[in-house]
Amino acid sequence: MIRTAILGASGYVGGELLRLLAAHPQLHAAKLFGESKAGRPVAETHPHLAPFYAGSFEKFDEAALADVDLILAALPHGHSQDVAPTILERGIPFVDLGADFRLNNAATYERWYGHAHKAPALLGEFVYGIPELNRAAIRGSKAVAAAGCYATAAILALKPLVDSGLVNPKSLIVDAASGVSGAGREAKEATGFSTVDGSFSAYGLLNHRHTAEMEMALDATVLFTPHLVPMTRGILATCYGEATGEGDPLETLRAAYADEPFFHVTDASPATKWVSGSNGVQVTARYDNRTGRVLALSAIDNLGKGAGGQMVQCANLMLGLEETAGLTAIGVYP
Ligand SMILES: NC(=O)C1=CN([C@@H]2O[C@H](COP(=O)(O)OP(=O)(O)OC[C@H]3O[C@@H](n4cnc5c(N)ncnc54)[C@H](OP(=O)(O)O)[C@@H]3O)[C@@H](O)[C@H]2O)C=CC1
Ligand SMILES: CC(=O)N[C@@H](CCC(=O)OP(=O)(O)O)C(=O)O
Repeated sequence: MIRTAILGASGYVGGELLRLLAAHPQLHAAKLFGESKAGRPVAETHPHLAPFYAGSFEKFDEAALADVDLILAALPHGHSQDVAPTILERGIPFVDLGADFRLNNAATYERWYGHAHKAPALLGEFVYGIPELNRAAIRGSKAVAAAGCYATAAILALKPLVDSGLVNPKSLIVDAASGVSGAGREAKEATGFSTVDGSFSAYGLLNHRHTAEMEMALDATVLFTPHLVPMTRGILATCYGEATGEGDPLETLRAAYADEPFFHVTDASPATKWVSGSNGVQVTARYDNRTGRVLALSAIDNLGKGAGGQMVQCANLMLGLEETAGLTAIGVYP
């Protein structure tokens, strides 16, 4: 059993991690840290997990990491910068889902997050956590910064097309829509029922921070607009770029992802419901002769491949486990 500590276990991603670990053959959720919910029963916050977790959340304490083999962190932005130095010093394998260590330089971080990074020297220690891009590096790493949810969806739709020269990397446009669980569990006016029900809106115009991740991973210029959809889970990314090559983008995706365990390259236009509750990614692409553009779409579950599933996939690689361990559940449909 691999004793796993979860930081942010009382959040939405924390709940997804606990759900996945309850069915994982090796990873055991040994330490469940919360903040305001420390001392409260797990079942009170995650009622669906009541049969699997009898205990309560604990307040984070570095001393509690003494006998831990793996740390999964799903904390609000900024907090990982405080705990990462200790974790890295102790050499405990660490998968962080916050944005703190995703970007590879401090100036880019400051540009998109609006404040200076507190541990810039550690940025180079983290591998960007998308296994389909960085599998070998993740395998050999002790610290992984799992990618943002929108960034994961867009990068996976576009990367093979950019790499094969089918799309001009300076011309990318990404419109992606997320379910409200992407904003976390704290009740907020912007994601409350009365605000989102029956409505569809864009936000973060020209300045959403996942733009930086997309540009870093694709070595591209991206105009990204996120949208909020009145549903709980899921992200659909619709991506466009100027066509520059001769090949068929759909066949290019098929070839790139033929051996990927979580991918399905589809002729159809994918829907978020096809991957809900799973670590799956469904992608498609078209060349539009009329406009000279390539169109690519991807659907993921923001809490699955966009968060907890991706973290577990990275952890499996880091620990030399089967990459798909604990992640083979099929999504829920309809
Ligand atoms: N939701 C999603 O789909 C995705 C989220 N992410 C990122 O993952 C992280 C977690 O997201 P999510 O689970 O949605 O967020 P939630 O708001 O649902 O959960 C936040 C968690 O962090 C804990 N926390 C809050 N403040 C502190 C603090 N000061 N010190 C320690 N712990 C604290 C909370 O504890 P408590 O409740 O006990 O106070 C809770 O467990 C964020 O960085 C988010 O951006 C990334 C990809 C997708
Ligand atoms: C719907 C919604 O609000 N989504 C979040 C995505 C957050 C996320 O998952 O990414 P980070 O870890 O980079 O914060 C947002 O746009 O801020």
